[in-house]
Amino acid sequence: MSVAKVIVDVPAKQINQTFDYSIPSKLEHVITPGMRVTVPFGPRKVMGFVLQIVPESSFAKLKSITDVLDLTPVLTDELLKLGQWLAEETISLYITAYQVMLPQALKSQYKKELVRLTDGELTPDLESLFAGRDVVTYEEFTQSMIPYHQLLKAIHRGDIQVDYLVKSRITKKTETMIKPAIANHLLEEAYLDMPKQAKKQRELLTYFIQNPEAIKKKQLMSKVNTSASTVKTLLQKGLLTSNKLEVYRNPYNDNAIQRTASLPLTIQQEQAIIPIKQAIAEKIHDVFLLHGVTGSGKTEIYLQAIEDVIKEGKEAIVLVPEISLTPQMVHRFKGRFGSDVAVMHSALSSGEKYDEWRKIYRKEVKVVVGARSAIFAPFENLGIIIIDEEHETSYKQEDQPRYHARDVAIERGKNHQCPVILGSATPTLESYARANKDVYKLATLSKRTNEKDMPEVEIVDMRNELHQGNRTMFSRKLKEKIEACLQKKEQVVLMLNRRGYSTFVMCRDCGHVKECPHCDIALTYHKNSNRLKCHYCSYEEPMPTVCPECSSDLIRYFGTGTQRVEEALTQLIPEASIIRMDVDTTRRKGAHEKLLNKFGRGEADILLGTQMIAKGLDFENVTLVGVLTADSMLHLPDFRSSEKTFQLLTQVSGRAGRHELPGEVIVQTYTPDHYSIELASTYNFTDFYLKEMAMRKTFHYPPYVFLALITVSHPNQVKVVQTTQKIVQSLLASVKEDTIILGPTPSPMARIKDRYRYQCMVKYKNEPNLRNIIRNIVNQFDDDIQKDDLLIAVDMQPYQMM
Ligand SMILES: Nc1ncnc2c1ncn2[C@@H]1O[C@H](COP(=O)(O)OP(=O)(O)OP(=O)(O)O)[C@@H](O)[C@H]1O
Ligand SMILES: [Zn+2]
Ligand SMILES: [Zn+2]
Repeated sequence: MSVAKVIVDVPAKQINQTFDYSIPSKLEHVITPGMRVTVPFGPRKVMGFVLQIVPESSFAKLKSITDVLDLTPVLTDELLKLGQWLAEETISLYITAYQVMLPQALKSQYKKELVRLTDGELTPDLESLFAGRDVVTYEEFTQSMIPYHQLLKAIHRGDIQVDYLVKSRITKKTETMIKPAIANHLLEEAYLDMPKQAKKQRELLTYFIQNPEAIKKKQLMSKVNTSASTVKTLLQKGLLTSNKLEVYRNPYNDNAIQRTASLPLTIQQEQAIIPIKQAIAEKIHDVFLLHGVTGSGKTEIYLQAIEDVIKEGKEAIVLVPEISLTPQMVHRFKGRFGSDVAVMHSALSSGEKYDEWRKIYRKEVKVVVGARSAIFAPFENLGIIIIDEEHETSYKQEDQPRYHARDVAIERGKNHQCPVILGSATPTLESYARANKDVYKLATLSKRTNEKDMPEVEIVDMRNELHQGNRTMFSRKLKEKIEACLQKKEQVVLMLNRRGYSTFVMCRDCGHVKECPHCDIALTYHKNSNRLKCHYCSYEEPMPTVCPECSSDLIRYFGTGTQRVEEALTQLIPEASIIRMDVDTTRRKGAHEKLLNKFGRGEADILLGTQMIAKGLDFENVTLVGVLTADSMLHLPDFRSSEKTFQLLTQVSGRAGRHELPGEVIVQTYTPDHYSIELASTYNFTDFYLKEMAMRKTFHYPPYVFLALITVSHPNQVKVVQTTQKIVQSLLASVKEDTIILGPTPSPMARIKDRYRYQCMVKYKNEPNLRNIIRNIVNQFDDDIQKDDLLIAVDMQPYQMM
C-alpha cells in the first residue's frame, strides 16, 4: 500500500502540515505528486494537494483518498517546492501558497469532463463510455468502473483530454464542425437518389462532394446560403456528421498582428545584451539590472534575449505591470513571437485566463507575458525571467501570501539555472544598491534609440502663480504651451497625480508641509478628530489654523478629481478635445484600450489622466507632457514617497518626444526645490540615488534594514492594543539588540469596517530566525484567531504602510 502526503484545503494554523492518506488500489499508480485529490477531513470532504508518495506511514490507521481531481499534476515538482519556500518566506499557510499558483478556474471548481480528441480507436471500455459522443462528464467515468490507468494512458497519448468546468459554464468555447459522414462516392449516390424538389439539400450535398473537408457550421451556412434546418436534415439522414472543435477564447487577434523582425541593436544595447546571452547559453543563474532611460530600447533587448531562449528549446516569463499591459505591449511580443505567446492579466475573464494557463501547461506556447501572478506559469524548462518596470509596487501582492514577484522570480531563476532581468528607467533603491554591490549585474542604457535628447523639463512654481493672482490649477506657462501644441496639431498628455490627495496638509502660500518631528514623514490629517498624526510613531498634534512657517491662513488639505480638472480645462481652452482616463472612465472591460486607441488615432488633443497614463505609452505625436501637481505624493506617510515621486515624474516625462518630434515637459509644483522633483527634471538618477540612500541610512529604512510589518485587528480596541503590546514584548525578548521594534501604533487606516487596527514594525539587519520567531508568536494567538475573530497579518516585505 502506498501513502500520499496531502496538504488539505483547511485554512488554519494547526492544519498547516501534510496529512497521510492511504491510496486505494484503484488509484494506485494513478496518483502522483502535484495532483489535487479529495479526501475526508473530519465530517467533510475537502480538496488537497498531493506533495509526496511514500511507501508507508507512521500512523496506524489512515483514511483513504476519495478521488483524484486531476489526472495529470497541475503543479510541477518545481512549483511544489516553490510553494513550500513561498509559504515559509511569507509566513503563510501552505494551502494558500499552492492556491495562488493556479488560475481561478482551478481553485474552487472540481467539476470536469473528458473530451475525445482522436478519431482512432480507444480501448473497448472507453469506446463504450463515450458511446459515440465527443464529451462525457467525469462522473460517468468514475461510475463506469473502468480502471484509471486505461484513461491515463489515453490522456498521455493525447487521445483524451480532461477539462475543468469554470463556474460560468463557458470553459471551452467550441465551434460546430460539419463534414460528410460517408465516403465521397456514397455521397454522390445519395445525391442521385434525392428527389429533385429537395433543392436546398442537393445544393448542400453538392458542396460536400466538391469540398469533403470539415467546415465550421457558421461558415458553411453563409457559403452555401443554406439554413440550419437543412443541415440538420442531412445530419439526421446520416449523410453528414458534426462534432465540436475546441477553440481557445483568444482576446487578441493574432493574425491581425503584423510580425516583426529583430532590429539591429545600438552599441549600448549590444553591450547590455552580451552578458545576458552568455548566461542563457551557459545556463547560469544571474540577476541583471537593466537600467535604461525611457525609450532606450529595453524591450528590444528582452525580445532578442527571448529569441535565444526559444532557440535553446526553453521558455520565457515576462512580467509587466498590469496597467502597462496595454495592447501596445502585447503587440510587441506577439509581433515577434506570434502565437507562441500567452497573455495573462486581470482584465481577462476567468475562462480566458484558464485558456491561457492551459496553453502554458500543455506547452503550446513558449512565452508568457503577464501581470504579477504569471510568475507562477507552469513552465518546466525556463530559460529567462524578465521583470519590466521592476520598481512597480504592483509586483507585491497585498493579500496572503504577501509575496513580491521579484523574489519569486529570483527563486525560480535559481531552480532553473537561468538569468533574471530586472528592467527600469528608475530602479528601486533596493535593486540599485544590490547592483552597486555586484549582487546583481548592472547594464546601463543612457541614450534613447532615436539618438534624441530626453525631453526638456521645466519646473513651474505654483506658489508664484498664486501670488500673481492665478488661482486656477493651470500655470500660465502650461496654458501657453498647450495652446502652442494644439496649433501645431500635436498632442498633449496631462497627468494629475492624485494619489495621496487630501491626506496631507500643506500651506498654499509657502508650500510648507507638516511632518513628524521624529520620523521625517508627512503627518496624516484625520478628519473626524481634526488632528495630524504620524502613523509610524503615534506622534500627533492638532490641525493648525495658520501656517507655522509663514502664518498664512491658506494652510489646508487638497481635493481635486480628474473630472474637475477636465471641467476647468474646458473653460480655459474651449477648443481642446480631451480624453479623460481615470478609474471612472476605465472601469468597463476594454475601455482602457478603446480610449488609448482613440488618442492614438488623433481623435483628441489632450489625454488627461491619473498615474495610469504615465507608463509604457508610445505615441508619435505627443510632444508635451504636463504634470499638474508633482508633489501630491511626496508627503504621503510612506518612506518611499520621494522615490515614488521621482519614478513617476521620470516615467511620465518619458512619454514625450519618443519619435521624430522633440518633446517637452512642464512640471507644476508647490515644492520646486525638493530633491526628487529637481533631480527628476534633469533625469539625474545617480544623484537621486545617493541623496535618497543617505536619507534611508539616517532614518533606518530599506535598503539599510529589512522591514516586517505586523498588523492586528479586532472590533474591540482594547483587545487590539493588548494583543499588539504582547507581540511587541515577545519580539523584544527574542530579537537581537540592534533590531528596532516600533509599536504598538495605530495603523494609518486605524479602523476599517468597524475593526480597529494596530501595528508593529520590525527593522532588522540580520535575523535569520525572524520568520520562525514571528510564526511562533502569532501561533500563540491561534485560539483567539479561530474563535474570537482576531486577525494578525504579517508582511515580510511591506510596501503599503496603510
Ligand atoms: N536597435 C534599435 N534600432 C531602432 N529602433 C529601436 C531599436 N531598439 C528599440 N527601438 C525603438 O525605440 C523605441 C523605444 O524602445 P522601447 O520601447 O523598447 O524602449 P524602452 O526602454 O522599453 O522604453 P520605456 O521604458 O519608455 O517603455 C521603440 O519605438 C522601439 O521600436
Ligand atoms: Zn506657509
Ligand atoms: Zn513619527
